[in-house]
Amino acid sequence: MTAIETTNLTKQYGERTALDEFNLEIEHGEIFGFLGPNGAGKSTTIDIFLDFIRPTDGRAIVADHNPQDSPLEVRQNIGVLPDDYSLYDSLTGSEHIELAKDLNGSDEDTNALLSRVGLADAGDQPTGNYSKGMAQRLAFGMALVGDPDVLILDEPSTGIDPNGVQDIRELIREEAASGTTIFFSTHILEQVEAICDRVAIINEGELVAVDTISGLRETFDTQSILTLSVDGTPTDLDLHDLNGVSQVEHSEDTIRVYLRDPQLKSTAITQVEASGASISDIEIKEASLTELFNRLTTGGDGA
Ligand SMILES: Nc1ncnc2c1ncn2[C@@H]1O[C@H](COP(=O)(O)OP(=O)(O)OP(=O)(O)O)[C@@H](O)[C@H]1O
Repeated sequence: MTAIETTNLTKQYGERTALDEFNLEIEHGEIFGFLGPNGAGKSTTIDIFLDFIRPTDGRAIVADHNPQDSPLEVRQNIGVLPDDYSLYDSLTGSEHIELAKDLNGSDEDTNALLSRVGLADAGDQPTGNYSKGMAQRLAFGMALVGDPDVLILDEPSTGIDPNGVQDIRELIREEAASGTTIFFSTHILEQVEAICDRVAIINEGELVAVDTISGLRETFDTQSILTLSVDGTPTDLDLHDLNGVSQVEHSEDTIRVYLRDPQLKSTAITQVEASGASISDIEIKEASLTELFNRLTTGGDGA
């Protein structure tokens, strides 16, 4: 049984398609990165999981329930750390946990929960005195109330310093080690790179890649990017014809070729020269995961 599953999940806002027949399967205990630029459809997906909005078509199953049919069952089995969480400055950390317990109907030990997020000594302090990192750990602790099967983290490290980011990563690892499924939504590649078992890359409501980080690297990091400075781009040049060229970008004085087969560099250069262009400079770079992400999420092949 999967922890989260979407089948042809689609959401239209009028003419705009926020999610387009989106299919995803996330196993129990996975730390799953949900990565996409602004406007990709991440919040729309999470809002459907929480039954804040309803899909136009398709369905989602979260913690064994369809949020549309059984929103309460879903809520009881998931924890959410929203990107826009807010705390009451005058209430203490313990009081926040108590509040979350009341809402959840849980009778867990408040101090144990505070310890779990590294706030054992700060439970009596009003959260107005908390640092941003402490506030986020408390919000994480509130999401853990009820011992959820699935934890949804929406942009969990935005605005906190590197130590705070490290703390959150450790908390995520600990929770996943205890069997909780983590759904980690972000637009920052480095965050998922450091921690996620698998990653889905979403762009304009469509899934563009799902793989492990090492799988993505294997597929894409072997690519080379050949950048040629030229005195003008020949109109009859079509490097796409070369088997092993994944993408070509032209500007007035530059040709950039993405090569799945690094051996093709000299063939590509020869073809450019044969088309009559004069090459004044050659730059060769190996593609990084960041470039892959940028390429997958900026659309088109640029040619
Ligand atoms: N209530 C709405 N009405 C109309 N369009 C909407 C609405 N909510 C979202 N959209 C559109 O749906 C698309 C997906 O938006 P969504 O908020 O899900 O993206 P996101 O990946 O969460 O972006 P961000 O990282 O900026 O939060 C965007 O084009 C957005 O403009």
